[in-house]
Amino acid sequence: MDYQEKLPLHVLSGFLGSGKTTLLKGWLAQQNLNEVALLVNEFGEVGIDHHLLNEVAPDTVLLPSGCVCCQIRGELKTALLDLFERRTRGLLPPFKQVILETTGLADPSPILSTLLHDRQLQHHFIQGTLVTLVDAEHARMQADVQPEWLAQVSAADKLLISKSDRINPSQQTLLADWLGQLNPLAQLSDTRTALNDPHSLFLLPLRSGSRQQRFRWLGACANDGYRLAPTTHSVSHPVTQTCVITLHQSLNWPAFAIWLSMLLHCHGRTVLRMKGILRVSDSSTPIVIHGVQHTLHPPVHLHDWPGELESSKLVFILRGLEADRLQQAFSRYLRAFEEP
Ligand SMILES: Nc1nc2c(ncn2[C@@H]2O[C@H](COP(=O)(O)OP(=O)(O)OP(=O)(O)O)[C@@H](O)[C@H]2O)c(=O)[nH]1
Repeated sequence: MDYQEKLPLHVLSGFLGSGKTTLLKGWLAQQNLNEVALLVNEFGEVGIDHHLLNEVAPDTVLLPSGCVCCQIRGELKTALLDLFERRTRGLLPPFKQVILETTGLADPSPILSTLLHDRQLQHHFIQGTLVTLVDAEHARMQADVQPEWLAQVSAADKLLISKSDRINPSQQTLLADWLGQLNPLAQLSDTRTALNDPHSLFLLPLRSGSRQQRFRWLGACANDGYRLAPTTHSVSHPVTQTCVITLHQSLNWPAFAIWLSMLLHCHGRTVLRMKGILRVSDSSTPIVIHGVQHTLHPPVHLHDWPGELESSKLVFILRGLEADRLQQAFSRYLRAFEEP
């Protein structure tokens, strides 16, 4: 196959809750993600992002549960080859690029390593651009305590600041300066700008980026004459637990929202991320909720949801808080505030 025909595989990275799905959904809704195939990788057993993206793009491929940078790299290869084959057989439109949304805990370097060391994949795909989203509100705290955050930021070809509406202009300037020091090679922009033009964001660094930049992506040492070395996995999500709660009865939304706000208020440092799709008593369609550390984002009503949601599902990604303790706290809440 001619080099030009190989498909660029781009990676959209960013810590938990930084806004990756929101950005993808924005692009899909504006229909400006033409000729792009999308792979979504979520951490935790319940694919909530998938529901959100499916609203605007029913063909989105959800990778199996688990993080693409560690346990499911085999599935990434299978999914990529499957995409390519379906494209060749005319079962999918002839997309020209692939964007992989990684989990918020993924270290992106091993993903590229998988790609570049696999003969079958090499035949069809080339390395694209690594874009990392940075949550303006939580960046400082995440940098201090989450090792994956730094891995994602320092590996990026492009850094996109999200949620800049949640900090003031002088904080925005300080954040941009600081990110420039952390990764001087990355181009810096923000999600508001990127929303209107995804294609220029993913322009190929193979042609425009420096050699040094590309090899940094791999985690390879810039001083060893650019010799390719397989990367070791630098981050393995230490002591992270996922807690999934499934509930068949409808929830009393106002009471549950207060309980959840209090939980995040008290345990925001240990609840890295919370997502939920809820069946609530006073609405016929489900509500999607998002929490990122101490912040509970405004709920979203899925107005186009077909039929009734069978059960509510809540996914918590915890670091430093036992899943059992959270389950117990939720059971106490149910006993106190919900009808049996
Ligand atoms: N205020 C504000 N909220 C945002 C922005 N971008 C995303 N959010 C909110 O942040 C929450 C998390 O966004 P997601 O898009 O789900 O984040 P994600 O990176 O896909 O999360 P993970 O899949 O868990 O890693 C949602 O409630 C979004 O509505 C932004 O620019 N401003």
